[in-house]
Amino acid sequence: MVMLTLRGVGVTLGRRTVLRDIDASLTAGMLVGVVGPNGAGKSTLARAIMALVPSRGEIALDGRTVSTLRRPDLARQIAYLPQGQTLHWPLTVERLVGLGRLPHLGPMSRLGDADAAAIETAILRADVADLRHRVATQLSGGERARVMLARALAIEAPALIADEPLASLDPGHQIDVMDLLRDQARQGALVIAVLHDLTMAARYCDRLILIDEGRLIADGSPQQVLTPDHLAMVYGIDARVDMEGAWPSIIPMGRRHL
Ligand SMILES: Nc1ncnc2c1ncn2[C@@H]1O[C@H](COP(=O)(O)OP(=O)(O)OP(=O)(O)O)[C@@H](O)[C@H]1O
Repeated sequence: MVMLTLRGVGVTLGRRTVLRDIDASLTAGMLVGVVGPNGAGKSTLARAIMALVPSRGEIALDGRTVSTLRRPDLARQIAYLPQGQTLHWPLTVERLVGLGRLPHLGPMSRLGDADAAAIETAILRADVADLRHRVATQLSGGERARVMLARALAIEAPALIADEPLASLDPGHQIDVMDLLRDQARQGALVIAVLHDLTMAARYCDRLILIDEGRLIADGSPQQVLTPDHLAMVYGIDARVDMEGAWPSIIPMGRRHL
């Protein structure tokens, strides 16, 4: 059971302090949404967890500081789906998804039966079976996003960080992807998703972390985090929060003029 602990995490990029004093304890089985306005520091947090940017404080996975892990070890533990990846090589979808198995392979070893099974499962779960023989560089934005998700799933890591996995997806595929992320969590993974769609975040996530200007503003259930006061404070909007059963729907009403 994977556990990710952040204690007093800060990141400075160039001269800018982009994250400061972030504390959180995230455990297996949770779908955690990271929300907040553009430039808040959400992607930087994801990159800090993946030890892709230097950070202060402590980021530990099962008690081991992430920056001390060998990169393939970290890559096997946390599948990372970065925001808006560009593809450079004209690989088929199947081969691209297969790259997700690289952290499991030794320097000279080839894909085995277990790898083939993981690739097939990932292709089916991300609903890209009909694209498997297509050249990945020729896909639409939404198709590519699902293929990249399949590659992340093929890693079969106990944790997944997806940075804006809904970007460029139509409403049907947005629901499919959120269902899939929630299933991953229900099957025991820790899933962290950076999201801009607050209603989707509220509907699917067990817990939300709201970040603004690099600071953690709120951490709790969607009902605790997505309050009109928080939305006014961080997004500068007046928003209605309607409850449909247990789920809040967030309806932005307009800019708040202070
Ligand atoms: N290399 C860098 N040098 C200086 N500042 C940077 C660098 N990279 C990012 N930043 C700044 O850090 C801040 C946080 O960026 P980040 O990408 O984490 O935001 P975000 O919350 O993911 O935003 P968005 O929702 O727009 O994707 C932004 O103000 C950004 O301009």
